[in-house]
Amino acid sequence: PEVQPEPYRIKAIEPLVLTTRAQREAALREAGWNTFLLRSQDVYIDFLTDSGTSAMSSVQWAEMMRAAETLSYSAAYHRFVETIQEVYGFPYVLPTHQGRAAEHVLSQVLIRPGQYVANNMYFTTTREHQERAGGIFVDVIIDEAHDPAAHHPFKGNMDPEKLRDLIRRVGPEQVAYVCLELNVNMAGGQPVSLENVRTVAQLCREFGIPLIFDATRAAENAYFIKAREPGMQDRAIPDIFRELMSYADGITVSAKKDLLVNIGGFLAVRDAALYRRMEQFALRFEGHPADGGLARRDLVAMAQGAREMLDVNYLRSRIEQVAYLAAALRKAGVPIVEPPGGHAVFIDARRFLPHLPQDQFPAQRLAGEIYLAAGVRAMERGIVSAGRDPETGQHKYPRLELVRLTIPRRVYTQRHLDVAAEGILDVFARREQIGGLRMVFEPPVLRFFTARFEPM
Ligand SMILES: Cc1ncc(COP(=O)(O)O)c(/C=N/[C@@H](Cc2ccccc2)C(=O)O)c1O
Repeated sequence: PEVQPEPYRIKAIEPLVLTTRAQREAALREAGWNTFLLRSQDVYIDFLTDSGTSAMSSVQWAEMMRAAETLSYSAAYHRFVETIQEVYGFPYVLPTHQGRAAEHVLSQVLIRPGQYVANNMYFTTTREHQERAGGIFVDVIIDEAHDPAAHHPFKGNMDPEKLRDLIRRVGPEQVAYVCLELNVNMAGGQPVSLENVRTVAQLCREFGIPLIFDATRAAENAYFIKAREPGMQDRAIPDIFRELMSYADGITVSAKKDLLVNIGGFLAVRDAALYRRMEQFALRFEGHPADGGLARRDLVAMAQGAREMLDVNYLRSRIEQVAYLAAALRKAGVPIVEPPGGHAVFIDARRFLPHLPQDQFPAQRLAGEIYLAAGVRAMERGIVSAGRDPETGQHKYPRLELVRLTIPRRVYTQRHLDVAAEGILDVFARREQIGGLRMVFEPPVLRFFTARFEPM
């Protein structure tokens, strides 16, 4: 059969508010042309983020109702830890309230000021915590990752030569750890191959450098390994996933993505002494080691989510939905990052609006225009998100000037995607008439969250 069967049906719905273009123009002006500042009820289809926006299953909701909110080492805690131990294969597990909390704990415990951290591209909060701990961020991703049109099946891969050069240049003891993100968000949700993970792990072992994964979207990465990597087609997802995890000394996870929950995160490591240091630090900042600042119901929702996230029929449905939207845009000639990622379609705003210089914020403007056209909220992932260079005070000019259409898990149907595609094609038809933006308010840190703009 041509049509892929959906592996679930709808049990509860949330009514959506339909707005007029005039209402959206007023709302966007009030939000200073920043989609992060829109009021949620003025948004028809929310593609801002896949973080914490998934639909939970009837089983997750049922488990949440049954969780007893007892303190300290509750049944929920043991259920969570045992499930993560089994699914991910790490002995020591520390819950945190979300991903950046895990990054805060790990960076503070593993980095000595002045040490280097090698990454495959950057993620805003991950880099922020590495630098706050005195670490020096280095990008060792393959060159193709910075080229939106390059058709590489594993654009998230690290370049072993770049990594080896860094280790030789600064010395192994000056590299705090290697941080490998799976399904690299800022590159377009691009996977890392198992072969590349093995190579990087071998390099780290050779020099005695810890290998840490940002495993926030590792389940979706496992699907791409099965679908794209030679020799993997007949392996079960949980089997690929366990092998993938076996190469890391530790992982940080934002559970708000793969694990299909609205809040939550965790750290998992193999070394008892490292766990103890993280636990002692977390006690002061993130809550008791038995809950990480979460309620017990959140722990059981994560445990159940960890079971559901590796179902191949769910993963196929989720990732094919992203590919469906990408195909609709590609067919009309809209420039997007290729190949499509696991959690989002990324529009190349630089090629969409080639007449705008990057410091007139093309991706920020395009995200606003998409909202005006169809009530669809997207996220700017370009010069505004990149921020300013602390030394020169000038904008950082990233090669990728993208608008991210981030698809929540198990929430939208094909009709929602068709409405979004239609709105984007409408903007595409008028692209020559679209001008730039001027930033009229700029906060000092992570400016993309609260900056305000006006049309030029
Ligand atoms: C690969 C990766 N690693 C860690 C985290 C942090 O996890 P958490 O602290 O949010 O739980 C995230 C969060 N990504 C979200 C939310 C977001 C956060 C900051 C700026 C923009 C968007 C997004 O991409 O939408 C991530 O993608």
